[in-house]
Amino acid sequence: MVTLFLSSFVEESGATGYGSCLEPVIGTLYENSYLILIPIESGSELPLYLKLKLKLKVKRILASHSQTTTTLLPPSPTMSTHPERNSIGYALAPNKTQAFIQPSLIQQAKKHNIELIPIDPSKPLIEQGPFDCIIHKLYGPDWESQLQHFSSKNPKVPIIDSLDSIQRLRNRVSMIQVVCNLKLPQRHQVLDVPKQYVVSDLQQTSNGNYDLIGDLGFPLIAKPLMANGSDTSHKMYLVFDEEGLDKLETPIILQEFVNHGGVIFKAYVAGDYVKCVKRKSLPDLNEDNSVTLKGLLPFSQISSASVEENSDFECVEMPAVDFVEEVAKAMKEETVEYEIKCNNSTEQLD
Ligand SMILES: Nc1ncnc2c1ncn2[C@@H]1O[C@H](COP(=O)(O)OP(=O)(O)OP(=O)(O)O)[C@@H](O)[C@H]1O
Ligand SMILES: O=P(O)(O)O[C@H]1[C@H](O)[C@@H](O)[C@H](OP(=O)(O)O)[C@@H](OP(=O)(O)O)[C@H]1O
Repeated sequence: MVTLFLSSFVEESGATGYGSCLEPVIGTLYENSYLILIPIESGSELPLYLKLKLKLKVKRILASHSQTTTTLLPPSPTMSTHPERNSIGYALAPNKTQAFIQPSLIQQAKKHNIELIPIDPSKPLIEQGPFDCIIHKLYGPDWESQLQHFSSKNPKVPIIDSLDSIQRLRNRVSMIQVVCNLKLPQRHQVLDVPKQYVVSDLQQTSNGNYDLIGDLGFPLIAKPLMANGSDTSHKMYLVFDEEGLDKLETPIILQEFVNHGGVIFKAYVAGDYVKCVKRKSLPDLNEDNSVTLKGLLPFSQISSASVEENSDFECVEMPAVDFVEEVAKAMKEETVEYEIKCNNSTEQLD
């Protein structure tokens, strides 16, 4: 914390009004730091040692841009009481707009000087705004080229999420690769991914060289290759036998079924903030409970299903917080590394 004796500072700096002379000081201070300003009655004499101490302090602040505290003085008319206003453009499907852009969110954003502006994807993005940031969850070549064009003209405006990150996560093969690439410190918890194959021709799941179904075993899970927000991207099947397999459409991902206690944990990461939640999942399958199941069993967004009261669900322990945080951190690092790689390769192409 730094204390400034105001009248003396004004005298020393030769400025006529403290507002104008303090603005450059405040402007050089970091966010989340404070400046305590204590007004000294004009005409009062400060002991020399205090004047010297004060001069040194002001110099130190200006030099180091260091920590400061709350302004106890009324602000000058030229000093803005509000931080800069930010405009966030959002581009979402109508159902997601309805779900997310609620009055409470708009109010909360306003409190933080953020204005949420709807983007009309049918009009040129470049002509909308200006935006300090864009959040979006739309897909398709037209939208992507709009974003690319906008980015090339506004390289400093963050787009959440970047096309590179989305590209990698909307395909279930590259998505799983992110987890395989994670560099995690050695610990007793295990992080692994299920075995999976992309199948483009169901007649070739077993060709002389490799018996893919034999490797995965029944039951298995069939998932759409793309996870691109479309209605079909969450449409999955439990496959119990060859007959079920024959009914699938390709291309498709076939994945081994891993018993996991009927519960999954989802971790949401925003910057350094990580929130892990417990969700309902498919029940364990074993010879006792799956013996009567045949063919295909479709399911979709099971993790959004409600949980029956008094089920064992409540008793399932959450994973260790430090483990979840480590995974989140490793994912962030992997994502950043990947984006740097993508940017470098684009630069080389340019
Ligand atoms: N290999 C597996 N073994 C057992 N169960 C699985 C496996 N893969 C997925 N599941 C179950 O299927 C659900 C959906 O799978 P996944 O998370 O891959 O799809 P999603 O559509 O991305 O998920 P969400 O429904 O949460 O959006 C999981 O929540 C889990 O219950
Ligand atoms: O609400 P949680 O448990 O986080 O599940 C999410 C799914 O995992 C995402 O796949 C959904 O995104 P898409 O609708 O783009 O697939 C996502 O849709 P959202 O963008 O409407 O939240 C959610 O359904």
